[in-house]
Amino acid sequence: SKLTILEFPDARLRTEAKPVTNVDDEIRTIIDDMLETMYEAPGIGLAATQVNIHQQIVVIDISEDKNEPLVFINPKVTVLNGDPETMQEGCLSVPGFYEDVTRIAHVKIEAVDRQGKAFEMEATGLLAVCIQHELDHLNGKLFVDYLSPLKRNRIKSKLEKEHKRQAKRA
Ligand SMILES: O=C(O)C[C@@H](Cc1ccccc1)C(=O)SCC(=O)c1ccccc1
Ligand SMILES: [Zn+2]
Repeated sequence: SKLTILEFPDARLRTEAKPVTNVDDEIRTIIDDMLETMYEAPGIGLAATQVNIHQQIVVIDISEDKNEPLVFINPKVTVLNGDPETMQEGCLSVPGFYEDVTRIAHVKIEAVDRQGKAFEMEATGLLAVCIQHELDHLNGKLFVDYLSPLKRNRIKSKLEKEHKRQAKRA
């Protein structure tokens, strides 16, 4: 089922996610719900933190046809090549705002898959950027944290106003 995505500046987005201890059917249901929510948004990634589930689970699909889902449980990233890469990022928890963020260009990710099997992969380009963006979510960090306080506060005020408007109409 479709899950509700928390929006900045909701304090619950700042929660540190805990490792998954047992990859069971409950975790696989969460993964399926996260994928459904991500495709519907639409987005190319989603971290469990964003749907108020504070476990280390990330889903990503950067494919054109939306048919290549990647699942990372208890992910760890290591730097393969420290070259910085700047890319315009968006965030389903900061709807309507797109800003340049600089991240590491080439990373290795070690994780557990939906069957509970450990695996690792290398990533560059959009996948590397998305993985770092999602892992930030698991650590309670948002891409707006990389912006100037002025820009971050402008985004915060605009979203708070929007949330108040929506609360009134509800
Ligand atoms: O908030 C999230 O984690 C999802 C976010 C992932 C992301 C996008 C771009 C750079 C880094 C991380 C999004 O998917 S925002 C929406 C978006 O970028 C997009 C939506 C539809 C098609 C393609 C991109
Ligand atoms: Zn995001």
